[in-house]
Amino acid sequence: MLWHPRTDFSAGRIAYTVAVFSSFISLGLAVDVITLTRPDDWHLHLRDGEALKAVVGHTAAQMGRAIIMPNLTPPVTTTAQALEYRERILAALPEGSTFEPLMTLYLTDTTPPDEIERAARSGVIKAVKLYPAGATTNSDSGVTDLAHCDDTIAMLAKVGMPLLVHGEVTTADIDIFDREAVFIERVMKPLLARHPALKVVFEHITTQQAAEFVAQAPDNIAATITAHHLLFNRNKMLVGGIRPHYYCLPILKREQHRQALLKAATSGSAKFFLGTDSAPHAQGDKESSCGCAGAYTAPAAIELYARAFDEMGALDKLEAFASLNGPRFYGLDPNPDSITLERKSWQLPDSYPYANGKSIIPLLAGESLEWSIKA
Ligand SMILES: NC(=O)N[C@@H](CC(=O)O)C(=O)O
Ligand SMILES: [Zn+2]
Ligand SMILES: [Zn+2]
Repeated sequence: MLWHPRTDFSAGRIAYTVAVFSSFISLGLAVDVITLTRPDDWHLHLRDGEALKAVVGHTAAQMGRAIIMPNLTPPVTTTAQALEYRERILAALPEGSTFEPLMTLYLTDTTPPDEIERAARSGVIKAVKLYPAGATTNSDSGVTDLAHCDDTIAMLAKVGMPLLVHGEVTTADIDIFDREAVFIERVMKPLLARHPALKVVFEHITTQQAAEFVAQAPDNIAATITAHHLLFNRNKMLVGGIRPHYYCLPILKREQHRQALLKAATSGSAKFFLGTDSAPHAQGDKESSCGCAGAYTAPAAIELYARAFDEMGALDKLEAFASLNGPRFYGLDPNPDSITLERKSWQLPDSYPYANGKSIIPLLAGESLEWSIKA
């Protein structure tokens, strides 16, 4: 990562700099421009059809690659379906884009082991996704009991393909704020005991328990962290009115958990990497008496992560988290090019056009962000 320190700061800037870059102020330097290897998004929902066309350009404008979630209706359960979906994504990209979709399969109770071999041979399917049945958006076809999938998971371990896990239990007796922590004990630990060599990404972790579990686990266990879980606790969603655009799954947690996620993301551990979980839903489906789960963060993804790392005075850790740790876990090279971020304010639009004449509201719509991508 290249650092571009500035020395001509104003009095107001000095106060801010002291707070955020205490280690740099002794040198009289503040970081206002950073260049990093182009990032990738290791957890992304692109949907299909008109919605796909509306959203894919936002990710392609900043990310080199993305792991594409398979929770379409119906879900992407076979290699053939994933290859067709990949073609639709490539066709929806803006002219000249080199963005590369990395495909996934949706694990069901009946996914056969030979489907995993086919997926591995395809070269473009990089992972398999576990949704516990009923855990989240379009998870009705998800796994009801992992015991049904033992041979298929053994095949994943054999071919070295990661299992991506939405880590929440779904039983009605477990409180929504506890579902991730209980999942670790009831599902994750037994799964890893049965398949110790399996590569697992604990997706969109939201709790101190998950952060600590992954940090102390062997190297075949990693985690993605979203920008919104690094930036917000549950007060943002519930204090002063209910704010549906902050409702996502796993749900935002207490400040203690946000702090644990920030610590993990900026720790320098290669186990944690960027996964936005940008999950588009039309405005009316979010602003509703029964609103959908998902935050649309793709239009300002890296800018939101920069805000979070800046909050920790850890911008020097952003490149590993955003651009290096993910490819390393997946056995891929980092992207060959770079992006430059500058401390320059811009305003997110109030909305973007979505499918069927509807609109989509990005997280922090109409608000100012302090980091922008240099053209
Ligand atoms: N994160 C969400 O709140 N929603 C995702 C599903 C998911 O990742 O769990 C979606 O597809 O809308
Ligand atoms: Zn999920
Ligand atoms: Zn997701």
